[in-house]
Amino acid sequence: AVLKTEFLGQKYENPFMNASGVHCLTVNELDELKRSKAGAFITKSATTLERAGNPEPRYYATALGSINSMGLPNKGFQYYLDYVVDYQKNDSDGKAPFFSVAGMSRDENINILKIIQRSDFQGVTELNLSCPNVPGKPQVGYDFQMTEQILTQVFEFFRKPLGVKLPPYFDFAHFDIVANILNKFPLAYVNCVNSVGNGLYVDAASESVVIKPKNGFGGIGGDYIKPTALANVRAFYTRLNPTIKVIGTGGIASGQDAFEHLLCGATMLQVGTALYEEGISVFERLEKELKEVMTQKGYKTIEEFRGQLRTL
Ligand SMILES: O=C(O)c1[nH]c(=O)[nH]c(=O)c1Cl
Repeated sequence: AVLKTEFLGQKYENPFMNASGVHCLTVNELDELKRSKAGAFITKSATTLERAGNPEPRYYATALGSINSMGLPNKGFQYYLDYVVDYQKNDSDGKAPFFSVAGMSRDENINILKIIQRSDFQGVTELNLSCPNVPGKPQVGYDFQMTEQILTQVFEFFRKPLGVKLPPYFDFAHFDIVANILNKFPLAYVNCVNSVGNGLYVDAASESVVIKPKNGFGGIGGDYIKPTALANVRAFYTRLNPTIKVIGTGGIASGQDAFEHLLCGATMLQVGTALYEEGISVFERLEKELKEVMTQKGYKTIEEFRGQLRTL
């Protein structure tokens, strides 16, 4: 079995990459991803200026996943723009990291995207519409009008490949409304899903929350959210124009999890909690396990089964 994957005209060895925010804050972490078995990689969502993020502890892992309220810590978008443009100059393998943008306002998003449009960066940009952890900032992805307004403004000037990172939706009416909006735009992809926002993990022994920001509320990732992630991948895969691809994120910790996301229609697969907990070697394990699953089922390539989820 081979995992080779074509995405936005680029050929990758495999569909695996990090989820933005995990193992991608610094040049060192990005270089480790570049040297790893990951097929592709993406930068931490960037704001105009460097941000320290929320007070710690702001991440906690359990047997079933994780809770985080990082608060958009990042080195500022110029740091990441320098990295991706430098990557393009030196490693002309066409596999520059995807560039994640998470402005704190519509104007900030527009300003950053204008600079990216004017820059030498020729790779893929991911507009994060779903950060759940900045106090006082609602997730754009849950404001349907705002989402449509931002995309309308962006596509007046942005001509490079653009994807959007979406929050999870939980209602068929919302799948329909959001898909109808997204189908109006020449999007390269949607990335489903970001963490399930504002969950609460309670430690019964200490009778306490486990992260400091927002009285313990934070985005939930890992095994907890796989059914939600698969539902969003499938819902948008079946609703969007086939020109808009789907990246699957959420609960991928094994080859089987990866297979399930591909079966629902995903093309690239992003790994968050499992990468945070296991480190960079997770990509080697996931590739081995996905190949095993495919071999057991008699599949040679991913194209043979992508999106072919059966119903009863
Ligand atoms: O707190 C964060 O930095 C964060 N955490 C998440 O789980 N998703 C996001 O998009 C962001 Cl931006």
